Amino acid sequence: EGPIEKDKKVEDIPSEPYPILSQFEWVTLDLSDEDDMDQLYKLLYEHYVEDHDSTFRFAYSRDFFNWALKPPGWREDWHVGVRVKGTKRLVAFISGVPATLRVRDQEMKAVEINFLCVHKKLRNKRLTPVLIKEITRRVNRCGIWQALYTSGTLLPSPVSTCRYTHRPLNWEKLYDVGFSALPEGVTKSQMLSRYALPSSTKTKGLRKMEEKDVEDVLSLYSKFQSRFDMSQVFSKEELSHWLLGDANERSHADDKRVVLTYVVENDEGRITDFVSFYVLPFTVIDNARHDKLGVAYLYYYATEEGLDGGRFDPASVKVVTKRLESLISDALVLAKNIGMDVFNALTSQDNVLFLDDLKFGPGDGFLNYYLFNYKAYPISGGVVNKEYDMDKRSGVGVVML
Ligand SMILES: Cc1c(C(=O)c2nccn2C)oc2cccc(OCCCNCc3cccnc3)c12
Repeated sequence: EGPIEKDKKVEDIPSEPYPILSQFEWVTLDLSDEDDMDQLYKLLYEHYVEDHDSTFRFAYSRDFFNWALKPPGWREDWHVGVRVKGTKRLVAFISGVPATLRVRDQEMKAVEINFLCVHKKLRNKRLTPVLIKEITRRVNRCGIWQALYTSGTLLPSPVSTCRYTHRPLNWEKLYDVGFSALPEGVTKSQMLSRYALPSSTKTKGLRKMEEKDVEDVLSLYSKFQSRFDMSQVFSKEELSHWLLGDANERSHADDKRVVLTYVVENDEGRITDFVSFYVLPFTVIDNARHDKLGVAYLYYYATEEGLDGGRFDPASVKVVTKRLESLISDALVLAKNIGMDVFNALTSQDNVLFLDDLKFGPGDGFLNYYLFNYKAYPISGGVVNKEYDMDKRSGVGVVML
């Protein structure tokens, strides 16, 4: 395992932008500029990833972009746009944010690549390889040689593949928009009662995470994540950004936030667990009754149960499963209470321990993880044919937005 191209030097990397078709020009977006943010928002709102039968399209908000694209150490020149020379219209985008990755026992400075988008009318102009070459050049110029990215489509050699799973919160609406179906011989009221949830959480000591919890949560996160083959290493500042959001985000009411994190504080005032989820709605395309779908995505979580001196103790799988079921079940309640219609999770992390019991159903999508310029043996994505069992847990700890 290790870098494929070794010993590349910054001085060998061209200082000039990668050549691009003459009608286009490179543009570095300044997301603190309202017009640039509007152009990015509109491009992705109309042209970003849809599901295979074009029923839904991601509806990233400006707040989401500020959170996802401006973590500690972010660089403006990694917010790469392509615009038409004449009209100055933004027609393509790709982004990178800094991340420290651990792949098995190797830690590396890397970037996470996301939000690759090309205008629908320019899909056959081979712009994607050019976007990838240009962001690679800009990242290499900073002395960074590895990258992590995901894709719903299959490209050469994923390091891991996880499956989409969904837990209905508002089954009726999912049925109305055609996402959920009514199984043969089952009534709507039976489906509603199957997915009914309590109106309040049940885990003792559960409360919102605050800045003062960052050190305890980071310590718990790091111990919990050490069991995975691929994990993101966080500084205190990075953990605070990803779990509490940026300053602007913290001033928002719960139903206006992009990320929510809760901790469990025990009787001695210690943090023994935490759970987080991020909010990313879908535009419902061409539906008479609904134009938005509220979607929460399971993000990072950890429990100290089963952490025998920081290492995972396999004999404790039952108590860990019970603990996680209680924690994630509360996340479902919290997501429903801020208006989410469905709670999404992958088969990554230790999710397969609780997906079935919490009534997550397998989706028809898969998320492939790719490492750029790093050869790694395959990592389990937790995708199993039969019911989930312990030794089929995934080795993927990192969650990509
Ligand atoms: C996307 C997504 C969906 C849906 O498409 C969906 N849910 C309800 C209705 N729909 C159509 O379901 C998931 C379950 C787990 C993780 C997921 O995504 C994980 C993060 C995805 N990152 C962005 C991305 C999107 C598409 C392809 N690659 C990356 C998803």
